[in-house]
Amino acid sequence: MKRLTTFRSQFDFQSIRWKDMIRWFPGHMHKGMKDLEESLLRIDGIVELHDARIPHSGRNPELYKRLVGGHKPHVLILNKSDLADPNYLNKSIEYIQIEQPNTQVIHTNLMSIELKELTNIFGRLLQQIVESPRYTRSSTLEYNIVVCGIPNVGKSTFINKLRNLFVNKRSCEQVGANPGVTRTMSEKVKISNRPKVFVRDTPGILEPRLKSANESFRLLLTNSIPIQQRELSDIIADYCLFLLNKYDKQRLYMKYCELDRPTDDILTVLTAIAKLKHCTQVYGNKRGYDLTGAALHFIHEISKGTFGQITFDQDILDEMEKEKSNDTNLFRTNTGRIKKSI
Ligand SMILES: Nc1nc2c(ncn2[C@@H]2O[C@H](COP(=O)(O)OP(=O)(O)OP(=O)(O)O)[C@@H](O)[C@H]2O)c(=O)[nH]1
Repeated sequence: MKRLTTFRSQFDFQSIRWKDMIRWFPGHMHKGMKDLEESLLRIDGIVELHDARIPHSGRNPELYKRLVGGHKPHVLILNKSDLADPNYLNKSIEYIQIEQPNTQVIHTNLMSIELKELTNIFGRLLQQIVESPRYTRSSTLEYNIVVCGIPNVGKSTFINKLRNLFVNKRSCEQVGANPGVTRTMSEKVKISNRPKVFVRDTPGILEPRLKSANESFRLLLTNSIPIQQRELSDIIADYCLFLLNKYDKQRLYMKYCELDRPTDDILTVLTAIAKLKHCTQVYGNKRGYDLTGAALHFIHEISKGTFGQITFDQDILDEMEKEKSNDTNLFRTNTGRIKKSI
C-alpha cells in the first residue's frame, strides 16, 4: 500500500533575517520613485507593470497613494500571465481593485501578445488620459506616459512592443533576464502620431515593498530580486517545495525528479536533481553531489514555469475568496490582508 505523505502547513523560515538577506537595492532603484515624483507634473498617465504571479507581494502602495492618488490615469498590467495559474488571473484583478478601484487592471503575456490586444491596452489608456483633466498641461498637445514597476517584470519588453508596433521602429531597448538591468530615466520616445504620445524609453524602477519573509521569498522566485547568498539557496529551494505541495502542484516536479510520490523532504528532491543533472563537486579528495547547485537549479526551474503555472500569492487570493460575501465590504489592512467591514 502507498504511504500517505503529510505536508507542512507552515514554512519555518528558521529565524533568518530576511530583510538583510535580500537587502539588494542599488541606488538607481531608490531613485525610481523620486524621479517619478519629479516628473509627475509633466506626465498624463502611468503604466505600472507587475508580475501576475504575485499580485500582492512586492507591490508598492505608495505608488498609488503618492503618484496616482486616484487622479492620474493609471493602468496596472499584470504581466507574465503565461507563468501564472489561469484560475487566479481574474481573482488577482479583483484583489487589486478592492484597494484601487480607479485603476484599470489587465493581465498580459508580452511574449505572445497580439497587435489587437496591445492596441486595445493602448486605446484604453489613451481614452482615460484624454478624458482626464490636465490642469496646467491643457494647452500642450502632446501626451506623456511613464512606465514603471519593480525589476524584471517586463517594462522594457512592453516599451519595445509599443514602439515596434506603433512606430515600426527597430527594437533597441535592452531586455534582460537579470533583475535591475535598466538603470536610468532617459529621453522620451514617440509611440503614436495622432495624437502625439510619448513614453519614457527607459522605465522607472520601483523598489519592491518587502513586508514579510513570505513576500520576499516570492520576489526571489519571480526573479524580481536576485539571490545574493548562494549558501541560502537550500532554504529557498525548500520554500519552493513547500509551495508546490501547498498548492497541489506535485505532478510536474515528481516527473522532473523521477520520484514515484510527492515529498516534503527537500534533500530527496535536491539529491534527485543532482543525480539527474550531474551536479557534482570535489570535497577534499572525494567527489560528491553539489546540493547547492541543485538547489539553484530547482529555484531557476520553478521561476521559469517548469513545474507548471503557479500564482505564488494563491493563498492570499484564497483568503480573499473566503472573506468575500455579498452583504459586506472588503478592505485591505496595513499588512495587506483582506478583511470584511461590518
Ligand atoms: N514568460 C514571460 N517572460 C517575459 C514576459 N515579458 C517579459 N519577459 C521576460 O522577462 C525578462 C525581463 O524583461 P525586461 O523587459 O527586461 O524587464 P524590465 O522590467 O525592463 O527589467 P529591469 O530592467 O530589470 O527593470 C526578459 O527575459 C523577458 O524576455 C512575459 O509576459 N512572459
